[in-house]
This record gives sequence, C-alpha cells and structure tokens, in this order.
Amino acid sequence: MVLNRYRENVRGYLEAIVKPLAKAGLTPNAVTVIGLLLSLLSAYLYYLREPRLAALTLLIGSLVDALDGTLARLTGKTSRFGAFLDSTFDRISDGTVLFGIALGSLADWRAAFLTFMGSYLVSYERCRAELAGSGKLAVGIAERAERLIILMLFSFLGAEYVRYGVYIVGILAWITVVQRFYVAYQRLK
Ligand SMILES: CC(C)CCC[C@@H](C)CCC[C@@H](C)CCC[C@@H](C)CCOC[C@@H](COP(=O)(O)OP(=O)(O)OC[C@H]1O[C@@H](n2ccc(N)nc2=O)[C@H](O)[C@@H]1O)OCC[C@H](C)CCC[C@H](C)CCC[C@H](C)CCCC(C)C
Ligand SMILES: O=P([O-])([O-])O[C@@H]1[C@@H](O)[C@H](O)[C@@H](O)[C@H](O)[C@@H]1O
Ligand SMILES: [Mg+2]
Ligand SMILES: [Mg+2]
Repeated sequence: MVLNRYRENVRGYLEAIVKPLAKAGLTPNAVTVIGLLLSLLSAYLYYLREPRLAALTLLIGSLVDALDGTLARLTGKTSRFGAFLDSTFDRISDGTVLFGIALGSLADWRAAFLTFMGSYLVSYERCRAELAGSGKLAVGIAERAERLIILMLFSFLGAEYVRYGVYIVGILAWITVVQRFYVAYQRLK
C-alpha cells in the first residue's frame, strides 16, 4: 500500500532503463522470464546460505519485475497473458525463495511455511475478490513490495537475521490477510 504509491516516482528511471531493452527487441514476456530466473537463483543462494548475495539477486529480480510491465506499457505490448505470466511467476518466486530459506536452515521451516501461507493468501484474496467484482484490492500493510524489501533488508544483515525477516514478513502478511478480508467483505457483501 505504502510502496505502491511510489510507482509514479520511479517510473522515469524505469523507462530510461527500458528504452535500450526495447531497442534491442526484448519482449515483455522475455523480461518476465529473466525476472523469474533471477528469483530462482536467489532461492538457490538462500539454500547455499549466502543471504547477502541472495538478497542482491532478489533485488535485481524485483527491478526486472518492474521493467517487464514498464516495457509492455512503453511499447504498447501489454497483454492479458503477460499480466497472468507476471503474477504467476511472482508466486513461484515468493514460494521458492521461502523454500530456499527453509532448505538452507536460515529459518525454522514451520515459520517459513506460515509466512508462505500468509503471503499466498494475501495475493489470492486480491485475485479472488477482484474476480468477484470488488474493484482493485491493493490494500494492506504488507503488499508484495513491502514483504520483499523487509526480507531483503534482514538478509543483508547476515545469515542469523534472515529468520527475523521471515517472522516479521509472516506477521505482517497475516495482518494483511485480515485487512483484505475485511475490505473484501465490505465491498462484496
Ligand atoms: C533514486 C535513484 C537513484 C534510483 C532509482 C532507481 C529505480 C530504478 C529503482 C526502482 C527499484 C524498484 C522498482 C524495484 C524494487 C522494488 C521491489 C523491491 C518491490 C517489488 O517490485 C514489484 C514491482 C513490479 O510489480 P508488477 O510486476 O506488479 O508491475 P509491472 O510489471 O510494472 O506491471 C504489471 C503489468 O504489466 C503488464 N505486463 C507485465 C509483464 C508482461 N510480460 N506483460 C505485460 O503486459 C500487465 O499489464 C501487468 O498487469 O513493483 C514496482 C513498483 C514498486 C512498488 C515501487 C517501489 C518503490 C520503492 C520506493 C523502491 C525502493 C527500492 C529500493 C532500491 C529498495 C532498496 C531496499 C534494499 C536495500 C533492501
Ligand atoms: O497482492 P500482493 O501479493 O500484495 O501483490 C501482488 C502484486 O504486487 C503483483 O504485482 C501482482 O502481479 C500479484 O498478483 C499480486 O497481487
Ligand atoms: Mg512485473
Ligand atoms: Mg512479477
């Protein structure tokens, strides 16, 4: 909710990065695939217990995630399949990163699982409520950008801090689940 507001502020920078990509003939879907590969690499680095490298890779992957849509809009190539691909790959990214953290024993697997469940529910609620006609449900304390940035910040602090990032993201994600549930109820009842 908070970070989403800054989309417009960074649009100019993102467009500057995207222009050469457009000239090189890169398609939005190809950029989406590159973003996913970076997320998978980040998950692998978490598994190897390299949280700083993992967070840096995840940060670049998140930037690439912002570039695919920017490229699509700038070149008039937005597509419904692209939107579906982007969202689906976001879920694969969210899940594998937490799986890598759990496999690398950087956080208790039960905490990683609850955080995973909360994160997925947040996204699912939005998708399902919007399908039911709620209108845009981009509400709540920890949308994806917040969840990613918190996890990256704690990862940059070092291996022993990743677990706190997972706990905080989990708690905030579950608060967001309740917030979205409430707003969906208000709009759909
Ligand atoms: C001040 C300067 C010196 C530096 C400025 C440089 C900027 C370039 C930095 C910007 C970085 C930032 C954007 C990336 C990091 C944010 C990240 C952590 C959060 C997650 O990002 C998600 C991102 C993208 O979301 P979406 O995928 O939903 O959006 P789009 O892809 O744009 O649109 C989807 C839409 O497009 C169409 N489409 C898509 C794909 C496709 N194949 N076909 C398509 O048609 C379709 O219509 C789809 O529906 O969100 C980006 C916005 C974000 C919320 C803004 C956050 C701003 C914040 C202030 C950034 C702080 C970043 C900071 C560097 C973090 C440091 C933290 C660190 C130290 C841990
Ligand atoms: O709902 P959430 O997890 O905060 O945020 C997510 C968005 O950041 C993302 O751009 C979109 O593709 C997802 O489907 C999802 O909605
Ligand atoms: Mg994107
Ligand atoms: Mg994405």
